[in-house]
Amino acid sequence: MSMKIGIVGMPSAGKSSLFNALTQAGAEAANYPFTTIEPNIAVAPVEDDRLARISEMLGASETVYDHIDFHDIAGLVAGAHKGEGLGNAFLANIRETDAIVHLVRAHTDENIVHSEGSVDPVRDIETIETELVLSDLDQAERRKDRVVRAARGGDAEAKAELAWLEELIPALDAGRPARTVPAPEDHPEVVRNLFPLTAKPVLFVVNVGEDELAEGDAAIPPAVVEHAAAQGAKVVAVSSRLEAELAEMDDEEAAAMREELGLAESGLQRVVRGAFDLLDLITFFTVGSGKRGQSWHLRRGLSAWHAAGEIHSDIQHGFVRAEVVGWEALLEAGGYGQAREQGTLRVEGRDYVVQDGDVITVKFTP
Ligand SMILES: Nc1ncnc2c1ncn2[C@@H]1O[C@H](COP(=O)(O)OP(=O)(O)OP(=O)(O)O)[C@@H](O)[C@H]1O
Ligand SMILES: [Mg+2]
Repeated sequence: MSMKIGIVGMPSAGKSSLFNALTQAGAEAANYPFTTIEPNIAVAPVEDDRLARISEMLGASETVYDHIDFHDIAGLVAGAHKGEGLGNAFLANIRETDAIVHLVRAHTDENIVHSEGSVDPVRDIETIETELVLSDLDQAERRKDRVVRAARGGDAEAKAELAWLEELIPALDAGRPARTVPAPEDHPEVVRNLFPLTAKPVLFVVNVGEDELAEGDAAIPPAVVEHAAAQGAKVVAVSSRLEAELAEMDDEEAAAMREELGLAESGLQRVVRGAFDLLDLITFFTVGSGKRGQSWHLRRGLSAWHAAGEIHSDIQHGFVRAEVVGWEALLEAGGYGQAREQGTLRVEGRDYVVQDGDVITVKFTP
């Protein structure tokens, strides 16, 4: 299952600039195994230093990172949920994403006109949050109209969904996000009929001026930090414009530019990493000498058998056993053979619960 993230924000917040940088990062990642890319979906690699190191050590033929699909939508204005500025159609595009990146402008470049006439990040965040809540309310009311009949007919699932909607609608109406209303215990799957936007985890990305970036987290306005903290959400600072510019440069040029600005790491990767962390997934690796080194994600708590299914359905069907070693132990041992001798490489069955950083070789019968 691919990971999907929707980018939301006010008009001209810097969404498309960030999106273009993400697209470029995906296009540049060597031998990307994904060919069909829609214009509003950026396939961005989740770079992983652990994989880079074991790939190099084993002499892998190439390194292919796991990826996240970022969905760009046009800016939302107040009234978007009612279709203002085509808002509802835009929001429909991200209903089925797993999480949201909420991009907010903090830079004060006077050449960029703000639709509200001034730069006020928390006001903007609240405008977008209101639109998301109202869009969910609109969808929940429509859904309720459809479920009512089935519930009257006695359908148990419809009844559970209706009860949930009857709790959800007043909460949304009061401005509370859907995540504050738990899914029905007996039928948690009914939430998927609605895909509430305000039930998704959020990463706030603050678009700051290039000269503020070197300050790191201090570049983030305290009011935004407070707003995010109240929801248990994280915040990262980037300059969308700078990321878009860096993405156009070759690696050396980009590194020189970053150094000049006093930036240790790629802002783009901080966004990608922050988005990945929202999903509460673990990463495992497959790699061999002369073969492709690759990173994969898996829901926490799932087994080696599930991991095999991520790699290929044939490998899952023919699953015999998994040979597993932690990435660090493999690196220290210097190879699979040595890891086996040292006992850090274990043979596990299909029910083994995969751990973050596991390097897995699935043995299967074709
Ligand atoms: N950190 C920044 N500092 C200065 N200018 C920026 C910054 N980030 C983006 N911009 C500029 O702001 C303008 C709008 O950016 P962009 O098109 O990415 O916004 P958007 O959110 O996609 O807008 P829309 O909602 O219209 O799609 C562009 O000219 C871009 O170069
Ligand atoms: Mg745009």
